Amino acid sequence: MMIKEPETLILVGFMGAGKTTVGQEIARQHHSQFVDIDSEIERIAKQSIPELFRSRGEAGFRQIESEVLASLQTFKGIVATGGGVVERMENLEILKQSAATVIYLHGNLESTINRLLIEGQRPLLQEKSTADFFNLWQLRDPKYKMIANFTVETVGKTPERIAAEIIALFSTNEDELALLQLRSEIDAFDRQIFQIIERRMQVVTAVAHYKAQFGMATIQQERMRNMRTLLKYDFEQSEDITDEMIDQIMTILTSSAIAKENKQLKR
Ligand SMILES: Nc1ncnc2c1ncn2[C@@H]1O[C@H](COP(=O)(O)OP(=O)(O)OP(=O)(O)O)[C@@H](O)[C@H]1O
Ligand SMILES: O=C(O)C1=C[C@@H](O)[C@@H](O)[C@H](O)C1
Ligand SMILES: [Mg+2]
Repeated sequence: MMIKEPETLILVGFMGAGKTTVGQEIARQHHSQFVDIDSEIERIAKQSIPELFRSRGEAGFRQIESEVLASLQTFKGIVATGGGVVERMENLEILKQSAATVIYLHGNLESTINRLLIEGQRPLLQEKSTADFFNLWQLRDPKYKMIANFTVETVGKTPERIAAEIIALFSTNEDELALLQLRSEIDAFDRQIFQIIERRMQVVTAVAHYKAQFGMATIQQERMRNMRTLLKYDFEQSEDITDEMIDQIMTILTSSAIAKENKQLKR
């Protein structure tokens, strides 16, 4: 059975997740109407969001945000919410009960913050530290999940591709959809694994500098053997992480690290 194409899609997610950009792109590709709650607020208040936060405070902003959300209950098309739409209980109620399909644009904190720093338009970004942001992310993530009908992974994808994936959701067989969701989770893990490997290689570079400075050997066989033994011990009870898997992955990681260290030491 096909999933019935919804008349209204509401995009939710953290600030900078791409709700406005992707929403406009879905509307363009699908020839639908588009409304951005933040832009509506600015139009009604006749002030930019940073000005509104300064003149009426966050509470004043949230009041208008709730009024705009409530006024959109009969709107048909694509709605981009603001990242803080989940801050008020009454908004959560509206979104949970809405006949519209709610889509959570999920990303990662690092790339999101980088984007917002380039833009510099979010008042909350100016007053919060990275640690505050992380806490806000942790608090909001379960709320987005609670109200969303679908979660779409955005990391490493262009807005055009995310929009196309969302449109494709509704021409997909319902059975296939569960599979699509699971695959998108696997893709997100793969991206995270490679981001961590990249960070590992950055540490390798620092180690190579150190070894060069103190004239130490690149290959330290014993250290590498010990690490494999420790990992096998950690995952002794795991059915999935076998000794063979640990050996294969560690061989790739250590050989790439040795190649990088040797290259640097030759310079
Ligand atoms: N998938 C993406 N890849 C690269 N850049 C993106 C992507 N999505 C959005 N951006 C860029 O990130 C910035 C923030 O995007 P956007 O304004 O759409 O976020 P938002 O979710 O609407 O945020 P807010 O909740 O603050 O309104 C913009 O400069 C946009 O061009
Ligand atoms: O995440 C938030 O609380 C906000 C996100 C933006 O969309 C704006 O609505 C405003 O900057 C607040
Ligand atoms: Mg926006």
